[in-house]
Amino acid sequence: MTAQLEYPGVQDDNALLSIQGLWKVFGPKAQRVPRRPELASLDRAALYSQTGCTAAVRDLSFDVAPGEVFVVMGLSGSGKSTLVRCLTRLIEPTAGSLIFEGEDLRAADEKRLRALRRSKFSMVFQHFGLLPHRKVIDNVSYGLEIRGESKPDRRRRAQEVIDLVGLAGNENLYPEQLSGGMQQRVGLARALANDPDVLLFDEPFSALDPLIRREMQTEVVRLHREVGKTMVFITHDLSEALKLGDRILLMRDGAAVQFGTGDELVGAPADDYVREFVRDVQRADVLTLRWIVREPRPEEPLDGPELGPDVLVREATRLVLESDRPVKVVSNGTLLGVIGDEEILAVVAPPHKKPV
Ligand SMILES: Nc1ncnc2c1ncn2[C@@H]1O[C@H](COP(=O)(O)OP(=O)(O)OP(=O)(O)O)[C@@H](O)[C@H]1O
Repeated sequence: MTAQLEYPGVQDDNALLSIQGLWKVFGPKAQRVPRRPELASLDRAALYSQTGCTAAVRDLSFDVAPGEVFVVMGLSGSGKSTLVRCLTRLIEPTAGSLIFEGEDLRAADEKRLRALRRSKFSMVFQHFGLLPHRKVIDNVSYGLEIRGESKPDRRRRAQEVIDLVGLAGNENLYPEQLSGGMQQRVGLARALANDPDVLLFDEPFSALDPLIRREMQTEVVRLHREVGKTMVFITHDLSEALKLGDRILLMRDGAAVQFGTGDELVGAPADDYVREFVRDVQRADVLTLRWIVREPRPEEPLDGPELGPDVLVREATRLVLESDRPVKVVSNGTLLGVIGDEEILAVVAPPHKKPV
């Protein structure tokens, strides 16, 4: 059995954020590029040489569901930052539609956009963007101050989110007295203080040491579990995308290469580009039994142990290898198939190519 090969970017009517045919083209007479198919279809180099334009975002359509962590991943220059800035019109899209909570964002005037950015969206940046002359608590409550909330309310809310992100005790320090990881916790607390509907992260952990980075990823997973906010998370790091993303959009040269869950990207890469991207992933940590289950052979006993299809291969390895009977994969009482040593070993210990 194979899982769904193509995962549609567009999901359902209950989307929080719905993007259709979004383009951002930089350069002279940018509007003509999405309008004219003979220009829209040119690759990056040809488009630039014929028009002097770069399509940083190319005809993207996808929905973000409420409560989802939607990860946008791609190499440097693939258009991630431009895309996330287009979502709140910090960068003006060249074409396409943006619907947020049923409202047409492209029709919103400046005043409405400012109000939305203040109350509905919060951004967390790579370089923290903290105010150096303000203490932690005042950095965290800054957005609430702009919103005109009273001092006691600001303090209460700021303290709440400071506790939530593990910064208690540091309220009166200045940003320069904190490590990079702690500063980014302040960035997180500031973003959460506003109680936004969507948190937008633009490579927030790229400047951090690997260990601290992993710690912060775990922190985001925990915060998401606790506060359940919708998140759009930009990263160039595949392991970060796999750790955080409910769904992942992989971009290349401004366009979508593949939408999918982590296991779909790893288990059914859409093309050689994606395959190369995911090549070094520990597949057993990402693929579930759903990806390796097979039909039982006629002579095989069907009284082995049972597991569900969403169990990770890594988690099932020991049981399968120790069992003298094939493990049954069962979903809601229905037998989907079986798994034996062969299927497990193909993922856990794939045969290495001989050196030439
Ligand atoms: N203001 C601009 N004018 C012209 N071209 C731009 C502008 N901003 C971005 N670009 C181009 O658009 C493309 C996408 O850039 P973008 O910064 O969105 O990519 P990215 O994936 O976020 O990369 P990085 O991780 O390096 O920031 C790049 O080719 C970039 O050079």
